[in-house]
Amino acid sequence: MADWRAGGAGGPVRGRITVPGDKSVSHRAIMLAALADGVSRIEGFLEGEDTRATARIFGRMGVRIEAPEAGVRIVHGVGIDGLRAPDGPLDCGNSGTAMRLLAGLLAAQPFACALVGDESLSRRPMRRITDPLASMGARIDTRPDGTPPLRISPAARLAGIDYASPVASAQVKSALLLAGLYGDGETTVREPHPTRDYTERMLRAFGVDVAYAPGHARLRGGQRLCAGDVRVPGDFSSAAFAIVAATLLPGSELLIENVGIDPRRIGLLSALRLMGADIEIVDPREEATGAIADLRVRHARLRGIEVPVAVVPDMIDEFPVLFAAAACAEGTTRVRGAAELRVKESDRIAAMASGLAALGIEVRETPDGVEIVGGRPRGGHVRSLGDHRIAMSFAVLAQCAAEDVRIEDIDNVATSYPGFDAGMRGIGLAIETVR
Ligand SMILES: O=C(O)C1=C[C@@H](OP(=O)(O)O)[C@@H](O)[C@H](O)C1
Ligand SMILES: C=C(OP(=O)(O)O)C(=O)O
Repeated sequence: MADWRAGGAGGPVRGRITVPGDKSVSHRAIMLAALADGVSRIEGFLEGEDTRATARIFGRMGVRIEAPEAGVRIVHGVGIDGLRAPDGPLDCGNSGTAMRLLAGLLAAQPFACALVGDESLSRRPMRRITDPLASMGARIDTRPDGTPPLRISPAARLAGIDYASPVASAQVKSALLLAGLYGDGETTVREPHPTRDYTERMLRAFGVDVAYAPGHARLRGGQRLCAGDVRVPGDFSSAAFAIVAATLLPGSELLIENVGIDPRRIGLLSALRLMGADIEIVDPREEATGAIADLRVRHARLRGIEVPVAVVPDMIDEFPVLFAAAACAEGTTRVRGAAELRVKESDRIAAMASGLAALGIEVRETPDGVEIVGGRPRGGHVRSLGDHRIAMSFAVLAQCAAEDVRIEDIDNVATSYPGFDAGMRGIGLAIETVR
């Protein structure tokens, strides 16, 4: 298990950087290409542990996937009914997206299988998908408290569903739409707040007729997918760390190239701008998976804000790094309506609050959020709890600390951002691996 020693007094951040491919799009690209008729080429694929786990799982179900070079996958689709029974449990590693989307897809197959995950994933709630899937006719067992492993038995036939989800979750919506592809009649998902619509958009790109509008998606079962090529944009959630680093460190000016700027992903930009950040969207352009752009970020002094509750789902993975920004802002930042953070790879409210407190930042946890009084972090020792986004957020915050910060257990950074430390060193941050 490796740690990082990071900061203090890193930066300024200067130059240009590209970030790895989008994790959400990479998972979906493998899944849809595997089910399609024909051969698909994926470019910009995220070479992270999470998305490689998804590719491995389809390999075990008879899908041939070639990797001619890093970031490229050639997927030989087997057609909607072409998956074969795997010879043992399918390991989703650390990935909630893999497990939840696959549960929908595999509930409709004529074979039994099991989905397992690592310690963190084995604590995450699955009833949000198993309950609605059960009302479509799926047969999925969890542990008594609704956590993995998921044991899936073949169902006679799935029925379409009209489901109003109580949680704003793209994973729930996507699991139901993938099951709905195999269902009788129509499947409709309604959300309390619109979430990322990559599944809808990519299904359409693979030839499926899907009707969708923010907060609402509908498709008819029995459609086939036809192969297509996917260009995966840079992951905004990975760009978020460089955005906050360049904002916090005096003298910084950074260009982050080819980042996906889907409106349902970039809530962090609105929050940081309210705090006084200087972030420019340069040369926005349309791709099949959505808009991409370059982002120019210059140093700015931040002030604390009340994060608007409406923006919470649009920045759900960016709260750890927003908390890092808030810790260096002038005044108090308040977050509420973000209880979902407690059921991610770690309890991200508790993980950040305890690390911030260890660095001398005044912080108060609430059930669904946090209050952070900005200041100057001191050096010290923090725990990532094996959560990639917690580790990377403290690596950024450490650059502003008076002395070094040791960040424990950084191995899981490779799930979403392989090469993070080298990339960040390249633009001026001080991070080294220690064992
Ligand atoms: O659909 C997706 O690709 C994701 C949806 C979000 O999860 P929820 O659907 O649980 O909000 C997000 O946190 C996760 O990193 C990726
Ligand atoms: C929550 C995350 O991913 P997942 O749900 O796929 O584990 C994340 O990457 O921050």
